Amino acid sequence: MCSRDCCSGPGGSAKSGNTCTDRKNAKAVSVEKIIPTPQSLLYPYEVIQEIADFIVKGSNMRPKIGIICGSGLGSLADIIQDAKVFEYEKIPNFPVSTVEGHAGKLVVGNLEGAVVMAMQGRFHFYEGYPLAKCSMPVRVMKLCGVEYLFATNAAGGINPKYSVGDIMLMHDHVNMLGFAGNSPLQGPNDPRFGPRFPALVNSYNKELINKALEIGKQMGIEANMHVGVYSCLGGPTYETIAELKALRMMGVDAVGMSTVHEVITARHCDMKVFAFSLITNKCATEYSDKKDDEANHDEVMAVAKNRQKACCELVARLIRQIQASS
Ligand SMILES: O=P(O)(O)O[C@H]1O[C@H](CO)[C@@H](O)[C@H]1O
Ligand SMILES: Nc1nc2[nH]cnc2c(=O)[nH]1
Repeated sequence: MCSRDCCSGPGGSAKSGNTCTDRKNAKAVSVEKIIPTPQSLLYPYEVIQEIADFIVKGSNMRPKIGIICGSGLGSLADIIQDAKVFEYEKIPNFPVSTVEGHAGKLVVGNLEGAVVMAMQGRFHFYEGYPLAKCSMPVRVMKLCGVEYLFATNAAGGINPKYSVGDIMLMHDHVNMLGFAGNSPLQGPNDPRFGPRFPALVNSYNKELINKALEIGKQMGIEANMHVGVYSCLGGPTYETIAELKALRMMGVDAVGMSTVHEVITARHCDMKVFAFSLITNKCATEYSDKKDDEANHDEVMAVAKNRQKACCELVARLIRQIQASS
């Protein structure tokens, strides 16, 4: 490949495989073509509205609670009754799920007296989707009428007190992709969704965390329940030991590759957020740790499958309480 300036950069010919001669003969590339679209413009308000209308009309229901099922936690949507199921492929302008353990279905129906919409399959940055596309369904939820976002994920436990199968209620996050300058809100702000500079302190609803802790006691799983800090990395690689040590020093208890941008998008449009991580693996944080401490997705899914009953019960009971108090 040519190393001269004419062939490098976003407008150069490296991507198309053209040679320098091709470049000389090529038509001038217009400025619009080489400026990337800011993330926030990928899904304008009107497009989100169209998707929301499609779901509300197609289901004849107006959901109040949105659920995002983490890896292997798709069964959270299986407990929904009178369900109307939309395959992602059939929803206009919707991305498709490409990860094992994410079925690619949107389920609308009743759960514990509330109308809910659940994503059986979320979108991750490492699949190649920009963050605004990963979290676009949260805005669809908002325009469908959703007031509460329940986001769940499978995560690696960094806090040495955590065991595989524990549930960590998220009370804060460290946004590593944000540290690197990436945000689902990057680009012009549409005030119909929310403010230019949203505050994120108290993003995770304290009342819901306390209710969930109480439910944990009633279920007899309080010893396996924690309140902690989650961090999202870009993936798809799992972390190195040095990265895990650094995250631990920053106060991170569990690590994954999702959720944070969904929570940012939900808080931007003023939704109440409840989120938890199922600890599917213990992260090796010392070089002396055994080789079989390495994370792998099969293990992540197997643990999620084992613990799905407890996760479903937690979600169902919390929704019952929300309904009872509204
Ligand atoms: O966050 P969820 O979607 O639960 O999935 C987690 O599990 C996968 C890795 O095993 C990654 O996608 C990570 O983010
Ligand atoms: N980044 C990351 N994501 C996960 N998802 C499930 N386990 C893990 C993990 O250990 N690290």
